[in-house]
Amino acid sequence: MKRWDGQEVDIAMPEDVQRIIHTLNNAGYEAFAVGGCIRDSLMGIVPEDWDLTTSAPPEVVKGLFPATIDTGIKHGTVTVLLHRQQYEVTTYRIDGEYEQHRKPKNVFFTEDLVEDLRRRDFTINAMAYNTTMGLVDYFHGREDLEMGIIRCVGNAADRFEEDALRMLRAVRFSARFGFDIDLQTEHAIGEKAIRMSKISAERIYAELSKILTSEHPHYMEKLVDLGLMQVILPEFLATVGMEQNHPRHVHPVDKHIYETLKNVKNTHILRWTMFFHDIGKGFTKTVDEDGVDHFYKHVSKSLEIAKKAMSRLKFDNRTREAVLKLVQYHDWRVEPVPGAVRKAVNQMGRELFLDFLEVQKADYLSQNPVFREEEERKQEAILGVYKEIMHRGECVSLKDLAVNGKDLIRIGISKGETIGRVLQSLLEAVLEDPERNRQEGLLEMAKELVDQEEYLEKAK
Ligand SMILES: Nc1ccn([C@@H]2O[C@H](COP(=O)(O)OP(=O)(O)OP(=O)(O)O)[C@@H](O)[C@H]2O)c(=O)n1
Repeated sequence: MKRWDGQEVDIAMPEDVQRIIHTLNNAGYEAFAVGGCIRDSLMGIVPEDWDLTTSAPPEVVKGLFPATIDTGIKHGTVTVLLHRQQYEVTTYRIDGEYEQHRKPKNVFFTEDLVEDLRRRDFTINAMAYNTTMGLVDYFHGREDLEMGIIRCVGNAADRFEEDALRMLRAVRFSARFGFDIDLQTEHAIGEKAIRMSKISAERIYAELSKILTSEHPHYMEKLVDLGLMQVILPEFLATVGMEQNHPRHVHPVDKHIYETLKNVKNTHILRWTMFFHDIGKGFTKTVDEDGVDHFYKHVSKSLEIAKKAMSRLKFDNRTREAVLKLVQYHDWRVEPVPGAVRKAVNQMGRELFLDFLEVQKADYLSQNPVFREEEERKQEAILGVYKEIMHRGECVSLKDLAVNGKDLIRIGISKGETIGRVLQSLLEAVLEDPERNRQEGLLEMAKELVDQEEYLEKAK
């Protein structure tokens, strides 16, 4: 007996989705909401989008709705537009042979819903629902949802052979919901991990970002355990088990990174920063004549390694620039005094300063968990100072300085390079003492600086 007879569930389908299903039913075809929207609904999460699956061929779908887009006609997908929303309607299909472990070369349409569900990646993603038939759960997805298990539909190795990205998707869903991965599925990942090398950088970056910004970002560890990290980000392996040998550092580097991921707020930039911040931390060990170990810290190569990894994974520029800056300055401890805070805001830029504080806190707390209250008080104090600086509109960048390049040219400083240097010195003086941010005084100071430079130049 098919499991889908009469499984009653409480799924709140939007009216437009019901309307699409009714329209297809009235034309004599089956139609269901399917995949992620059903999984999310059963977990009590409001789905971001609703996908539909139908026995109607794509041309019929196009003929039944006034506004459609040919999203992937070859694969049977038509997007239906209703009330400014888009709904992907895909004809029941069986996937043909796969190309490069990611896309079926061709697909065959079928009239059997179960065949369509069979081609999907995980049991929790292979459920369909409509109000007349109830839940169609041929592969026991609901049980797996209840038990918290990511399990492939059918033979896991075949599913990963079809689309290798599914191995990262397994970790992504596990990180999103805090689920375990079924043993056979894990085993198949171990076997097929090398296939990830065929997957495009963009797809890998998107999945990794989803893992990092999930509820369980430290599940990145599973990528190491399953042999996926070795293929997609081998640089990270150097951190695994790397002892920090300092009383303040309570974890090896990889564990420290996972801790900081848990400690930091959930944004794309912050999570990537923590992932990279110590990726190049290394230590050399020497043993003295008494047999005592000594550890010397290397100059950290995190920045260099992060740069390379990001260009390989094709990070967008905005994320790349922000993350690199935060990685570069993550060890800089700022004191809650105005001069220090103004300097830090200047260095990080207004847009990154709050992120910079978050990074500092997460990093420090992972190394010194017992000082939580003290650190939180310190961060509060820095934030207080920062707010006052902003409230008073004090100068924190060249843009806010009471003089600019043109003013310096007017008083006879003409060399571009000198102008840049003088402006920077004036800014440093103003960051120390905002009272000095007045045009007259700064121009005086500029003249003095140039005179001094010329004097030193002559004396050479
Ligand atoms: N490599 C993939 C990608 C998708 N699917 C199937 O297509 C559905 C829709 O895929 P997608 O929109 O990528 O994911 P969702 O499951 O909807 O999850 P989310 O939108 O949260 O990423 C999935 O549920 C799954 O049934 C699959 O079998 N194999």
